[in-house]
Amino acid sequence: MDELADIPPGFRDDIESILIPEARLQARLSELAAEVDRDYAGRDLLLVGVLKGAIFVMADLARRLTLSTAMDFMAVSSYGASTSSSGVVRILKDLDTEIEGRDVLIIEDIVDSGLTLDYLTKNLRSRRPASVEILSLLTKPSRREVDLPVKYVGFEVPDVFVVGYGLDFAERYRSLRDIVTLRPEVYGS
Ligand SMILES: O=P(O)(O)OC[C@H]1O[C@H](OP(=O)(O)OP(=O)(O)O)[C@H](O)[C@@H]1O
Ligand SMILES: Nc1nc2[nH]cnc2c(=O)[nH]1
Repeated sequence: MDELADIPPGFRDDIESILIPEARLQARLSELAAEVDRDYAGRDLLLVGVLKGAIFVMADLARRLTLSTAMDFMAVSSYGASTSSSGVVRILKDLDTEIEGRDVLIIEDIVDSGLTLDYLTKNLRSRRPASVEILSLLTKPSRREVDLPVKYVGFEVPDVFVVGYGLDFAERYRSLRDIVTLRPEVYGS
């Protein structure tokens, strides 16, 4: 059977292989939602999605929770290409809500070097929340540059560039339902 048969035709020629199919992603999100439900029972939980990659994780996870949660979003950006070494992050969109005394769960698509989330957790902790934890669909442990505790992890992935389910290459491929790798030609030029 053609592994890529279910990939939308407009994308198929660019895809090398499916690393994590939709069914596995969704099954894992159900497990994570059950854990979050259990851990935060009786508490005032604010989900903070990190734009743009986290949009689908946020949407699918939040709708599986049985807890009543609040949702907010942040957008962050690097200062140019130096970010992966400097860890300097710029806030493009801040929270709309105060978080003092509240339980905050940051929702991410991927933790790579860890520098973005290291900055973000420190920034949010300075606002005196009751707690700040991280849920990330993917993590690349081999790429980590800082020690960053990620409380909830969907999948550990090897050091390959992946797209789909929110993850992009040049703002494309976010809408794919699976996590996939791209053919080398796509990166060319
Ligand atoms: O662990 P790090 O090395 O800091 O990398 C992880 C960050 O990189 C990605 O965001 P990106 O800057 O690609 O923005 P996007 O979510 O808008 O695609 C991802 O969503 C994380 O926020
Ligand atoms: N799209 C995408 N963004 C990333 N940011 C860090 N690692 C990755 C990756 O594998 N894919």
